[in-house]
Amino acid sequence: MTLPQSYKNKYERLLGDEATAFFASFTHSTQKAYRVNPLKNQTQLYTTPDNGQVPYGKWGHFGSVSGRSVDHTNGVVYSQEPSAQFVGEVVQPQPGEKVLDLSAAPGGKSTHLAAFMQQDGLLWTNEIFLNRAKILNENIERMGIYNSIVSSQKPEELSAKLPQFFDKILIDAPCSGEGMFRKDPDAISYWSESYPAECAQRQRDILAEAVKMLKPGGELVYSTCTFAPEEDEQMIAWLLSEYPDFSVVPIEKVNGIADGRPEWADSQYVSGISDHSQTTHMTELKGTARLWPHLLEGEGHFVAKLKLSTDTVTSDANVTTIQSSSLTAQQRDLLTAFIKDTLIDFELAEDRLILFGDHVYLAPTGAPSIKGMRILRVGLELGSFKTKRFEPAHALALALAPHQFQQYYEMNDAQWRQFVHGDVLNVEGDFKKGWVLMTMNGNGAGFGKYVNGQIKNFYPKGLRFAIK
Ligand SMILES: C[S@@+](CC[C@H](N)C(=O)[O-])C[C@H]1O[C@@H](n2cnc3c(N)ncnc32)[C@H](O)[C@@H]1O
Repeated sequence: MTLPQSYKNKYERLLGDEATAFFASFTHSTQKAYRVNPLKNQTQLYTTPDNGQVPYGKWGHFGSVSGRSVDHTNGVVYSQEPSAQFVGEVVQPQPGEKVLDLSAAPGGKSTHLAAFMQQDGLLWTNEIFLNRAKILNENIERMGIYNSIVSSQKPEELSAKLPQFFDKILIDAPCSGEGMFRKDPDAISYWSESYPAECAQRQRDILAEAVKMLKPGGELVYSTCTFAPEEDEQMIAWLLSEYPDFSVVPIEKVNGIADGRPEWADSQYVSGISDHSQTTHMTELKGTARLWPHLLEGEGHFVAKLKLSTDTVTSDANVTTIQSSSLTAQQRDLLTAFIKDTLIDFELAEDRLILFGDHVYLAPTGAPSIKGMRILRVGLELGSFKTKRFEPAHALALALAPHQFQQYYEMNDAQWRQFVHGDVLNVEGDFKKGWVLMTMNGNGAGFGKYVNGQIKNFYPKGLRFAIK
């Protein structure tokens, strides 16, 4: 990999003796890792190798995930490089909180935050670009998360609707991606000396909207996957000067994670115009965290945690709660019959039922109004109303454990391959005609419908694949 000369000059100047080890790390191979999803009924891995624990957090393991494996398709694992796993650990949302992941696709951090929340509270996960938001939405579904609203909005559109609404906000900012050069060498082609400053302008715009959505006393976590001081320490210094009601919450450092560099908050020093930094006194910036590939097993990241004072002066923040939809009598009958015939211990909260066309969702508790927003998911998709029948959603199967459904069928390996390929399964057993939760390795994998010794396949057409 060839690094641009101006890039090398910059980090030689900033890192001094450490630069040799830093540049050498670009020649080392990347470490693949994943998180195990505690929201699933059964978290024993089927085939994914476990090459040891990632040193921070309880769910991270080294090893490579196959996108066509049982563990991946069942949402038992999420492939995420080790350093990126530290970000969710810093946010650590609690069950019951209202949490926003503002720039969330493809969903690595959101699915991690959901693991902490244990399906309790509201996880609002947003991605500005619709095509990327669709991937985020699929990942939320695959992981069986049902306390999440997935949207595709610009930050300013969200802040206009949700002032001072969230307890915690994560901004995993679009950045110059220097920390990903090793993993994705193509990213180098986007880099120029001025690129970090361009990214910083966009980051300030995003942060300015994010702060409007935080409750007094709330926490904001800002992260990037770049080493560029312009997007890291300088961004936090800017935030603190622009919004004095914020203070840095020091991040506890473990296993090679380094302090932030107060002196890098000085743009003149960073760009080489001045030999001495004017910002060495900003010692609170040491409380931010830098993950360097020459100091730990993982790619480059920067993380900062900030708290908004409880005394902050607030304007009127009037966010109305979501309005449930009125189902027709036929829809109500079909849904009630489905629940009674198939689900075990499931209480239908009618005040949280939301219709999108023929699709019915169960909104998370505490969800705000979503009127006028581009929403891809609001909580748990229960299913859709067809002419005179109800068809359960794939999302419901992925959120269910075998003991929560009247009829389930645990597939063997060959049957699972047939199932994800979309084939009809011939089965033996004492089944009633109707819906069957198809399970694999103890988790819901999709729905089937039993008729005369056969299970008709409802694995979504767009997700089907063949394994040779
Ligand atoms: C670093 S990535 C997020 C990765 C994600 N958090 C994860 O862990 O999977 C940054 C995201 O910000 C989005 N983005 C780009 N421009 C944006 C903007 N102006 N406002 C908000 N988000 C933006 C990108 O599309 C991208 O998905």
